Amino acid sequence: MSNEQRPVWHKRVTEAISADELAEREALWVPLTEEVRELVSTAILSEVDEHAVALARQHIRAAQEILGTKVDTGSFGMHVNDEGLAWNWGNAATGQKNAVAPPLCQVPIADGVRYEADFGAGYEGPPGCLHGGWIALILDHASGRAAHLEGNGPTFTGTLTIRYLQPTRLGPAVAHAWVETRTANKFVVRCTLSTEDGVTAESEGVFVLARWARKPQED
Ligand SMILES: CCCCCCCCCCCC(=O)SCCNC(=O)CCNC(=O)[C@H](O)C(C)(C)COP(=O)(O)OP(=O)(O)OC[C@H]1O[C@@H](n2cnc3c(N)ncnc32)[C@H](O)[C@@H]1OP(=O)(O)O
Repeated sequence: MSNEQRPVWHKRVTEAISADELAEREALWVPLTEEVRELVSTAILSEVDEHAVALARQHIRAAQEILGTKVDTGSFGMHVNDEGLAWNWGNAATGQKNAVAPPLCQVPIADGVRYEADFGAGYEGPPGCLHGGWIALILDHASGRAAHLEGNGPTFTGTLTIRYLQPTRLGPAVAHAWVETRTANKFVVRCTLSTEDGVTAESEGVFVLARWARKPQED
């Protein structure tokens, strides 16, 4: 695939970095992401007084200033090196540098894709339960990933139909997605989200291998 074929919005950054250096960089940033995520949760649940809130805000502004002395613009995009590694650490579902992303952890399985996560206070919708929008994101991402692995290229959600079966309580949850059928560039993917209460939501989605990523004979 050449740069000319990629749409203008597809930000791609090529970096001269080895796999070892990338692992070191990941080890540097992931703890920061986890701490920012924890900060969000603590801010929701904190009951400290106004002086403590003012002091915390000072520290947060100081941290922002330090991090802001050197920043990229726009979005993180897709970074690649010449060994074929690709990393999209800004991704809203799994990005290593994205504290907004739920802490989804991909677990290798033979049949499709499995993600595990422990959802805390920052993901609440109905009191004590996971917000339906986050449920949609998890089902979407896990399904997209399953299609991506099978299609060996970027697959986009065309249609996603979700059935919310019962409230998804905050706490540990597991998503399992698998490709049910594939026809040319189109994948029908099913996904379930489960907690200790059983399956709480399920989806069926049509995912399409992007036109600009298809080999000529696949179009
Ligand atoms: C390290 C990295 C890891 C990365 C791992 C990342 C996983 C991330 C997963 C997240 C997924 C997202 O959120 S993606 C973001 C949300 N989605 C989007 O923004 C998509 C916006 N829509 C589009 O870009 C487009 O409409 C597409 C790509 C969906 C389809 O356009 P197209 O490529 O021109 O499709 P086309 O050739 O005409 O059709 C191919 C086949 O798909 C069918 N089809 C076309 N559109 C749809 C549709 N909306 N719903 C159902 N089916 C459709 C057609 O009928 C046809 O079926 P037939 O005739 O062959 O039977």
